[in-house]
Amino acid sequence: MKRNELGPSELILNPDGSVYHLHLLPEDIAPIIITVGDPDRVKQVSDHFDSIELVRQHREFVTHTGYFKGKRITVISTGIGTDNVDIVLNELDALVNIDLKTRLVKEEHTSLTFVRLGTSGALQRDIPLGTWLLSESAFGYDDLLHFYGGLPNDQSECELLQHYLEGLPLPYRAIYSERAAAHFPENKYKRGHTLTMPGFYAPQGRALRLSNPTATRFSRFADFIFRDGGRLTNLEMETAGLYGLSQILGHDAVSISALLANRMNGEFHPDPSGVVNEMIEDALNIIHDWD
Ligand SMILES: O=P(O)(O)O[C@H]1O[C@H](CO)[C@@H](O)[C@H]1O
Ligand SMILES: O=c1cc[nH]c(=O)[nH]1
Repeated sequence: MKRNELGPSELILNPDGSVYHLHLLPEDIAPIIITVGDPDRVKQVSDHFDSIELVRQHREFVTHTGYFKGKRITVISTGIGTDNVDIVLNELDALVNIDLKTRLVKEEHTSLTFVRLGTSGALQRDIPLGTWLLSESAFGYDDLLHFYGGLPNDQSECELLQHYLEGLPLPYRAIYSERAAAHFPENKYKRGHTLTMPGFYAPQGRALRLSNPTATRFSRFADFIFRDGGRLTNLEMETAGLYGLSQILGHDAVSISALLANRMNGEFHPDPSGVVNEMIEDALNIIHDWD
């Protein structure tokens, strides 16, 4: 084994040379990649394509690559949670930045652009259901980036949050790509700051049969004001991992969520599929128009 060569338990490849979980080869993906949580949403996106050249599925990772009005785009499902985002981001990065034959990291870095089209719950009473929310930053309560470290942006707001919500772990904060976000107009894509949580129930303040010791403190998230006056706007389960890994791997990422629930008003959108579909169509046209 050559020096710097990634060994077989580090970079795991399938017998056809594809990456371990995604079952993809370098030629299977486009430089612009839409990520969605729900595997069924991949088809909801690619139904808008003129043609599809690749369909692949392994576990919850469904990938379609095709052309939207002549532009080559990949759409992939991550499944739920940042543990899955860890797999998707590392394996997609390996496809472009590691020579899978020599098992060496390439000298020239290739940057991918990720656009997450997800769903989320609003954390402020005045944010209407159906809003398309673009996250400028995300606070990760999921721990993933603590295993990597190296986030270049200021983490001091995280210490304030931990102090403010005693008993909860220290989150990390990851940020969007301004370059990618600039294509999405602010009058349609409301800007906000997202909480990425390691669960849907207690971690998002919900209690069904299990009591949730943090539920009473949960609305304190909504009252938290950043030093620059910003507020936390919404809750979901992937954005901080996507942003954090994109930042440290050198990719551009922007995460957009259709707000289906309002956790403060106790409402849920009557037509979740309709609002997601409108967001998909609009975002595809925006992605098509950028260089
Ligand atoms: O609709 P997706 O993209 O899956 O996103 C949201 O929905 C799931 C929970 O229902 C979580 O994955 C959350 O982040
Ligand atoms: O409340 C919600 C709605 C969608 N996705 C989430 O993670 N939370």
